[in-house]
Amino acid sequence: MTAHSSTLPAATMTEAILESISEGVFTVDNQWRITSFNRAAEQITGVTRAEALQQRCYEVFKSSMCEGNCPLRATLTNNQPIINRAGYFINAAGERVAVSVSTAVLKDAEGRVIGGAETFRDLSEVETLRSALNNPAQAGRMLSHSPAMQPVINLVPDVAASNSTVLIQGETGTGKELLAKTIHELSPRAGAPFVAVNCGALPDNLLESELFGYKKGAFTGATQDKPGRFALAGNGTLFLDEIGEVSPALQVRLLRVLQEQTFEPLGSTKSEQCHARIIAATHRDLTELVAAGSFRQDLFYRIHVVDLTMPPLRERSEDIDLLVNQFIHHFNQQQGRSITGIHSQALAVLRAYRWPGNIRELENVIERAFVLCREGDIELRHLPAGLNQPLSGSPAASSGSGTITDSRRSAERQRIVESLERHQYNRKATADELGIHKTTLYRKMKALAIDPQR
Ligand SMILES: Nc1ncnc2c1ncn2[C@@H]1O[C@H](COP(=O)(O)OP(=O)(O)OP(=O)(O)O)[C@@H](O)[C@H]1O
Repeated sequence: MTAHSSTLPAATMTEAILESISEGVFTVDNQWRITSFNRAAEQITGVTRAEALQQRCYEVFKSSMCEGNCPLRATLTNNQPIINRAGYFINAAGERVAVSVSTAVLKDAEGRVIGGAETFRDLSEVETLRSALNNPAQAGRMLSHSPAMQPVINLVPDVAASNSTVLIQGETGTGKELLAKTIHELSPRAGAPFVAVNCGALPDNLLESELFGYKKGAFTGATQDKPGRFALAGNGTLFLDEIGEVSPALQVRLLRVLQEQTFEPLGSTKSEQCHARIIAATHRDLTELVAAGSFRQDLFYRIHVVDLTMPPLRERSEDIDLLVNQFIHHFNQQQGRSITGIHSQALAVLRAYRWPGNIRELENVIERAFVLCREGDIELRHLPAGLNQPLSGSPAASSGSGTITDSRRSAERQRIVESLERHQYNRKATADELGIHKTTLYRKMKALAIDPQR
């Protein structure tokens, strides 16, 4: 230690130390308001000090630990520090960041508790490596490395073994129908048919005859008996997609089938037994439809016996590599091609995009790339140009959701690109200038789809 440093005031020295370390550090007062927030905390969270100060810590961190398992609360209650508790929070770009957290009590000169301090280490790199090394979790044809998919995958075997009606919720293209098929294929009904009906695609009267069938003469043009999907499903599974679109009149008929296990084809006076298992799906929030009076509460309870939610692709970005490889394999087989894989730059763009159309959109992007890429790896130039501007030009960015997040991402991306350019893309010099670790810079470049090889 030099003679100079020993003359610095203690507060300045503490501040200099806090600013220089790679762990995020923040302190809160007794009302959970943030009173200090160091430079590493800014870098790991993507939230600036000015934005964080005076906010409640749970508003800034949105952590897995904020609800019920808050280490700071435990420390302040028990007066005991916590060392290295694993968890995650959502950063300003909306990404999950795995962290290891330690906490301590803050006391004033008289020993009164005036708040708490928390330090946190970014574990994302470690987590990415770990999930890449681990085998994916699997349910039938569905594979996943993502923690967001674990609850679904864990439940599939029990759900498949039972006879209960299932409701699958999730955005469009997230794999609800594939999940329904998987449940069917793993169930004792696997030898019987899986029959799917899109309830949103047909007008009421057509949907009714499609579901229940009709007898000859039931209406003009009914020249012979036609079995409905309930009958065709037999002892198998009937998948009612877009159940939220069913009219109130048809909801009453569906409720009867579910309650009494019988139905009548149009023009028939005789009831038929329904043996099929029902799996319903919707991209709408059924509880909202119930509250608005457009979906019957009694029907909701009947179909909601088991409830599974498919996460959007942007919340399972750990699965992008896996899905891309599955699709490359699939299109190679289907088209008799031999595309070898995907270039890391192209993969980085896919990882950074927000995927409003979810897995279906990803599948389409790979199918399109197969048209443009004749051999070798899929490269950046084989992807749609729109994917490369996930920060301002994507439908997700312009849809009104997360625009603050997107502008933060955009600002951060610009800051990093400018610094990289100043240092001829030397990552060590760039990381030094930005005051972040080289691995953090690398992670950010990947997440923000910044080309590393320029
Ligand atoms: N885990 C997966 N692995 C491979 N392909 C998948 C996976 N999940 C979904 N897909 C593919 O993505 C596409 C969309 O899936 P699916 O039709 O099951 O979604 P969905 O949620 O039912 O969509 P919608 O709400 O529009 O009906 C399908 O082509 C499906 O094969």
